[in-house]
Amino acid sequence: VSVEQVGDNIQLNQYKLMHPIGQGSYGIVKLAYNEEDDEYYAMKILSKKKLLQKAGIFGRMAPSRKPSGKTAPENPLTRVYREVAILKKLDHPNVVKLVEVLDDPTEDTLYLVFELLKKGEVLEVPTSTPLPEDKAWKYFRDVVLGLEYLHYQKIIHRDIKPSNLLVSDDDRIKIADFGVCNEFNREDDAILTSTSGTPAFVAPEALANPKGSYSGKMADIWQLGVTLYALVYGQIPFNDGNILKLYDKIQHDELQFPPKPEASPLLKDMLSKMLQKDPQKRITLPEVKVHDWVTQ
Ligand SMILES: COc1ccc(C(=O)/C=C\Nc2cc(OC)c(C(=O)O)cc2Cl)cc1
Repeated sequence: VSVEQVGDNIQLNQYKLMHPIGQGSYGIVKLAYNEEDDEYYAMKILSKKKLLQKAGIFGRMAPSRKPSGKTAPENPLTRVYREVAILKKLDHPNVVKLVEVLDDPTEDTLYLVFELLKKGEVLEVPTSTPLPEDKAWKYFRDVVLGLEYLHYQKIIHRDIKPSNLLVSDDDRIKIADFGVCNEFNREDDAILTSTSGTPAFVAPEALANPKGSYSGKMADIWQLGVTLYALVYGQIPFNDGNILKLYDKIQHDELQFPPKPEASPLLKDMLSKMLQKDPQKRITLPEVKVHDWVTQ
């Protein structure tokens, strides 16, 4: 990877890095112009050092079992490289496409080149101007198809939220940021034990008994419910500045619908079934696909 300063822009191989377009706990995403194909891309910039530090705190790895029964935590970078390899294989209209990885083993920075979704995040939350129901319906159907594909590929997203839903210029939604916080497994579902992702979106079962384990797929459905609620009401269903009160509300507060904007009875039914606190009673993705609000 050749890195050079050209004027006030960094040039990475054929990419000219422009202004930042996304920021998060993961790092930063910059607009990148590709001189070879005269196209723009979204360049996600990751620091390997930061990934290593982060893994130390809460990125619990699936421990690689040793014959001695001792579990050695996997090197977080191996995990990132494995996931990048899998992300390169993913190909679905509702999942953001990883185009290229620029990685200089001697450098601390890892560059992930993604297709650019020109309209960016679907909605900034909180907002006083949420999506009209028909718009939320159109986008929700895209997210359901994208998530169905990820689950089929044995990927649990674990961080579904409006800021990870990007809108293309032909007004389709693509799911992003499944690259560094999900679990792979060989069974039919991921049995998770740690929480990761965004606190206000974490499923109640992930908070109940930290030592317990829970279904990754059903936790994704919960987050899908919080996300759809946020798209139509402009706010999340459970919120508190204090993280412990937030977790208590997620686990124990009854779901409430604001009087305004008025949501249809079918939509409220859809939301109630996804935001069912007991994962055993929660609606599954195949059932969401045939729910009357989705199919109307
Ligand atoms: C207003 O115009 C805008 C156009 C595009 C953007 C944008 O793309 C933002 C984030 N992008 C991404 C983030 C990711 O993770 C956090 C991943 C991933 O790791 O999967 C991939 C992408 Cl692309 C923002 C504003």
